[in-house]
Amino acid sequence: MKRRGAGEREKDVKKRKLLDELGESWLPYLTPKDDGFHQLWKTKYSKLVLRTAEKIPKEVHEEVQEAFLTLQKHGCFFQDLVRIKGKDFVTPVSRILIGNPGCTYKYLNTRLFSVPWPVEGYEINYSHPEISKACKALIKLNCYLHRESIQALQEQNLAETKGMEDSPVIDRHQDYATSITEMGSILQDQSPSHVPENDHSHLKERTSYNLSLLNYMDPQQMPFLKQEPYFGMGKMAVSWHHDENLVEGSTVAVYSYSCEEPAADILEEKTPSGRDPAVWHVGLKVAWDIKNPGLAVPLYPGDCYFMLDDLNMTHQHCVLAGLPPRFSSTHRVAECSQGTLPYILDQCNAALQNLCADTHLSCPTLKSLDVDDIKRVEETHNEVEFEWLRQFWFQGKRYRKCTDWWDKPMAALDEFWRKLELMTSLLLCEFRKEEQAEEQRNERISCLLPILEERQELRQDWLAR
Ligand SMILES: O=C(O)CCC(=O)C(=O)O
Ligand SMILES: [Fe+2]
Repeated sequence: MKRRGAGEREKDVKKRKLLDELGESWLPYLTPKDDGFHQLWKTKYSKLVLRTAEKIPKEVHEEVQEAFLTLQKHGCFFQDLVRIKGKDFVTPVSRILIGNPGCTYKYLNTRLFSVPWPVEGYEINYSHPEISKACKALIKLNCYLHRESIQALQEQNLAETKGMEDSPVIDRHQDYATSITEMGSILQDQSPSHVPENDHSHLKERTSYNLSLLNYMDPQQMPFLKQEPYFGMGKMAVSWHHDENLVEGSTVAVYSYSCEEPAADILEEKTPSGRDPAVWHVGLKVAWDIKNPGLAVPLYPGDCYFMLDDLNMTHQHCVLAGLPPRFSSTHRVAECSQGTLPYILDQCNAALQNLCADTHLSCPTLKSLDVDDIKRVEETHNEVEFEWLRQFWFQGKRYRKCTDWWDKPMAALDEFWRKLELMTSLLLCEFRKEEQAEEQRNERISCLLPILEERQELRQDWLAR
């Protein structure tokens, strides 16, 4: 876990400056009731695409909505204790991460571990057949949104033309339950080191969602929601943010399900301007800007929206609460070069190569005391402890609600960690020996010291949490 950096302080200053410039007044924002709403959308927010519920197959709605209710019924949604600017906060929305087996997603210093959706080649035990069905519905939604995203990018000419001539036309009538086999091949090709050969694969890569973060919130149970601070848009379920840890320029696709069709705008007279507080909205603003009005787009049950291309980088978004409870499934291409189970297992295996634990010898020894080897091993030690084990156990046993999938890998990582602890103690023993040349010993110690200091600090942080 990184501590607060210069980047965050700089953001604070910018935010302060923006609020100061604003003074007592609010910035303008538009909703569909306002003249110029569509013009503003077309000019400043064109990479936000809305697919209203009636354009989406009935089958998708039925399966996905049932999946949401199942996960809710089985108590699979959890509020996260996230860390912002060195302070802990409980998120008002409850979440669950579902995605490719072994994938994790880190947001606000919290690493979530995905409940695997069914992908060919993986054996997954779900705690209940209904949960299995729900995960299947979500991977099907994922395939559907993947195809819809490609289409939306192509319609907007964001699919770049180079290399597109021979790209297959997306069949709109293809059964939405695209075989999960297709996902399997995507999964094998997840590593970001696969640099795309042409723009079609680039297009695919930026829409091949490897996970979805599902959100749930019932505003009636959450009396203390924050007010939107810049535009006066009302209560927020999720504050302004950019989605973190995504592949650059990748799309985010969201299925939104507020559980009741809102009554005709009964509050209209009371709120002649501004958004209807009974209806859920997604809010958008240009990042660090006060010239352009914000946008509040109402979301009715079953609507989907897409943040195409670099929209997530150039703009910020928030979720404005309505009255009914609401679910959403937010499909993302997580940048997980350091966030998959195979990655961390590889790191650990590589580190353990430096341990000589020959059973014939009475006690284990270290093969190399080379500074590069020391550094690699001790950094892996920190990584597995703070990015994986503590993150996992800090979240309690929530993952067992859905599946035992993480049990074995976590036990394996735990075993690795024990050996890494042994390796650190062997290293310290070596340093106590007199036989090393002074200079060499100093070099090794100064390589180890900062890593051990970081370990100590992080242990204190986690203990305090
Ligand atoms: O629920 C939504 O519509 C989006 C939620 C969101 O922005 C997020 O989870 O990052
Ligand atoms: Fe978001």
